[in-house]
Amino acid sequence: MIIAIDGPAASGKGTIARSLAAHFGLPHLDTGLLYRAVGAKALADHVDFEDEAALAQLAGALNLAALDPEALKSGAVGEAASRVAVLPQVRAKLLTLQQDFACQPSGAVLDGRDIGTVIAPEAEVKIFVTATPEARAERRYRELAGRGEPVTYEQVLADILRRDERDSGRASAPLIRAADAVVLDNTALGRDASIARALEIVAARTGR
Ligand SMILES: Nc1ncnc2c1ncn2[C@@H]1O[C@H](COP(=O)(O)OP(=O)(O)OP(=O)(O)O)[C@@H](O)[C@H]1O
Ligand SMILES: Nc1ccn([C@@H]2O[C@H](COP(=O)(O)O)[C@@H](O)[C@H]2O)c(=O)n1
Repeated sequence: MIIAIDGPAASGKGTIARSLAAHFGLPHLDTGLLYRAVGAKALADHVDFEDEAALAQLAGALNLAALDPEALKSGAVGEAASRVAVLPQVRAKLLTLQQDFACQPSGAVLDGRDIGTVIAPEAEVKIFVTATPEARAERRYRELAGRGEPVTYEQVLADILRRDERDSGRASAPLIRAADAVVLDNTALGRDASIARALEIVAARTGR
């Protein structure tokens, strides 16, 4: 079984994806980490964000096993990720890796922006997770502030709105709900209720 989970920044995709993966005993890939790793490397190496070929080279050299999620969670890296994610050559370099992960015999859970539309259009279950920008900003603000980042709620909301516009407006694999995805709006749902709703969606689609 392939479960594809897409949605905008800080909607709770990863929280749901990790929980479904544990529940069904499936491997999980947070595909945002791939773009974050490219963005972080570009920042560290002072690569010009207009230099698509150089950024694609970084994407091609990515080692999935060496990713350190904790080191990639900052707001600055998230912003860099969304800038490199606009570039078709970068996306092309990361395509096979994600498709191979989705197609392993065990099945898999992937979360990102284009899983149900581009990476695994054949997925049995597609969930589009969303919440208002204000609810998402509040969640991300708490997360970043909890990690000691000196941010304000207003800055995080502005970042979320900019990311939404860039991710949805780009020409290459934009953030968009797949026609056969079920929308899960968790604005008014806590973590547990959001996960419970996702489990209901899987059950309705697959009987599992
Ligand atoms: N339903 C919920 N209610 C409140 N907080 C939530 C809910 N779901 C997740 N969170 C919290 O919101 C933050 C963002 O969640 P998560 O990382 O799962 O989102 P995401 O969509 O994967 O984010 P991104 O892909 O942009 O990094 C986390 O701190 C998480 O604990
Ligand atoms: N399938 C994906 C996943 C992510 N992106 C881009 O990466 C940025 C960071 O992702 P997070 O999920 O960690 O917030 C995101 O803003 C997207 O621009 C993508 O394009 N496709």
